[in-house]
Amino acid sequence: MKHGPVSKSAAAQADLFGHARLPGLEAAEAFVTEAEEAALIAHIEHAGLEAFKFQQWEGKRRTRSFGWSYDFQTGVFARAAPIPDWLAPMAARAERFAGLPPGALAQALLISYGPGAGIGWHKDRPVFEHVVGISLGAEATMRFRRRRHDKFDRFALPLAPRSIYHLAGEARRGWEHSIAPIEEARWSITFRSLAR
Ligand SMILES: O=C(O)CCC(=O)C(=O)O
Ligand SMILES: [Fe+2]
Repeated sequence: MKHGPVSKSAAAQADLFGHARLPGLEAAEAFVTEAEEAALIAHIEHAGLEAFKFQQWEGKRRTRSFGWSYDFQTGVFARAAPIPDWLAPMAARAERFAGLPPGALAQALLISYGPGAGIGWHKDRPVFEHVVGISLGAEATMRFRRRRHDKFDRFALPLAPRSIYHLAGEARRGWEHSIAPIEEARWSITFRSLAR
């Protein structure tokens, strides 16, 4: 259901309960149990993550892609090792959450954020379409912004541990997002479908 804008310039809308929301963004808490969270973190830590590199700069986060990978150094988009058995049931569950057909989420990106790590302002690469992310470990905030003349519209989504979000449409194509650095360890699993 659509409601009027919170303010004239803000694209964030209010839902029935007055909570702000962004068109194209859906989120839910308690998507995985605490036991599943612990098992997923253990798998991620044994999945052969490598420090994320971009030009001369090395991020404080470690990553690994399955299904497809996008190399930020070379801009090459290529097939990667298939989504492993421990992760496949989560991909299927994420597809059901996002209302996507089985197999649509062809890419999985694992991220381990060390102390002081975050992720800067970006839009996900255009080769991808739907973005479905699961948060594990410390709570973080996903910030959204969209340039509006000489200022930004802004929106904040709390990423509770074990929660899931789905980014599509306007929230995915029209807005940038980032995660402010946090001191405690956090892990994420981001599934993406391929753009046509
Ligand atoms: O860690 C997350 O939950 C989000 C990561 C992200 O925005 C990305 O990899 O594009
Ligand atoms: Fe992203």
